[in-house]
Amino acid sequence: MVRVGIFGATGYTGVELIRILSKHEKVEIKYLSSQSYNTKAISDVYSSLIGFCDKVLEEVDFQKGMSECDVIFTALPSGHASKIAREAVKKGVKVIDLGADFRFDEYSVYKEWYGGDYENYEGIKRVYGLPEVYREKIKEAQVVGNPGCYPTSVILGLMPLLKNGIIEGNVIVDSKSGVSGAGHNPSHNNMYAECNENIKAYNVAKHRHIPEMEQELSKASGEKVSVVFTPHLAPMTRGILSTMYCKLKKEVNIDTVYDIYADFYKNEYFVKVLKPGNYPATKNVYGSNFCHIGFEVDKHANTLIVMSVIDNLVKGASGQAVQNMNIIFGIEEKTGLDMIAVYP
Ligand SMILES: NC(=O)C1=CN([C@@H]2O[C@H](COP(=O)(O)OP(=O)(O)OC[C@H]3O[C@@H](n4cnc5c(N)ncnc54)[C@H](OP(=O)(O)O)[C@@H]3O)[C@@H](O)[C@H]2O)C=CC1
Ligand SMILES: CC(=O)N[C@@H](CCC(=O)OP(=O)(O)O)C(=O)O
Repeated sequence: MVRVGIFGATGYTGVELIRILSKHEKVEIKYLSSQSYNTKAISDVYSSLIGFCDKVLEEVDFQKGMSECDVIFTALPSGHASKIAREAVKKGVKVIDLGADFRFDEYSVYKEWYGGDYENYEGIKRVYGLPEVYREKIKEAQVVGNPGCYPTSVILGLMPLLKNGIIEGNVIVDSKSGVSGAGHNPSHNNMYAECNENIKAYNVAKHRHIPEMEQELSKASGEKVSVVFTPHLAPMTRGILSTMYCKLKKEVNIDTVYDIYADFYKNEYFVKVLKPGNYPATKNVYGSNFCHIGFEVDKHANTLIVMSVIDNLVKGASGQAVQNMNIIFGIEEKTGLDMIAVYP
């Protein structure tokens, strides 16, 4: 059994990790941290877990977590995981960070967009945790930077096109996210009266996921890719729909596009390519680790429109983190994750 610890167990991604891991046949949950609710059982905070995980929350103690576990998930605000990763690696403990600390190739980019001091991680095997792209490297990883939720939907949506060189290097991305993307801490923007029956853009052209998308899309393309990004808060709990507008280098028909996607993802269980004419919807992936991708060719504007959906808390965070854990520990990748979406 793989012994796991979760730092930030009471956050939305933390509790989603527990939902998945408490039904995972190869895992034992050893340690759960909370700075606000410690000494309570997690199932006293989230009743959905009663009988599945009644473990008592402990105060945040990285030494204790590391000494009891083979892998720790850091489901904390960005900036915490980088402080403990070197020591974890020394102890042979794997780190899967759901925040942004390990997503960037260049520390200066992290610093510019997220702020704060940064440890030097030279010499540590640190991998961007998108299994569909980096599976082989993840097998050897000591530390995984689990991708951001919007970047997961966008990178999976665009990767086949950039690898095949059929679009130009500037893309326009319009994304909508459910409110759970903002975590469980209340804020003015996330209040019911602000979100219900409302949809609003935020952080237009300055969201922190822009450099992450550009980093990975540029590597896929071999050339600099620029992303114009407008995220929106949508009146739903979970889900991300990203719509991407891409200028075609030459005319292509929709069946060719379908063949490119179907071939690129033919061995990827968690990515489903929809047949031409079918468009993805967040409800079709709700509560699951799947990404659905659909597209349309706008001949008039020589533009390919790609639509990609994920559940932000599953493929966009905790499900993907468990997928990475399975890969690292040589466990069948679907284990604990083979869930059909909740529909309707
Ligand atoms: N929500 C989403 O859809 C996604 C989130 N992420 C990233 O995952 C991480 C967690 O996000 P999410 O679960 O939504 O966030 P939440 O705000 O819901 O939870 C954060 C958790 O961290 C704990 N915490 C907060 N500050 C500290 C601190 N200083 N020291 C120790 N513990 C602390 C909080 O609770 P307590 O007070 O009980 O300790 C809580 O358990 C973030 O980095 C986020 O950006 C990534 C992809 C998607
Ligand atoms: C709806 C909503 O607020 N979503 C969050 C996405 C959280 C996330 O994935 O951010 P990190 O890169 O810090 O992990 C946001 O836009 O900030």
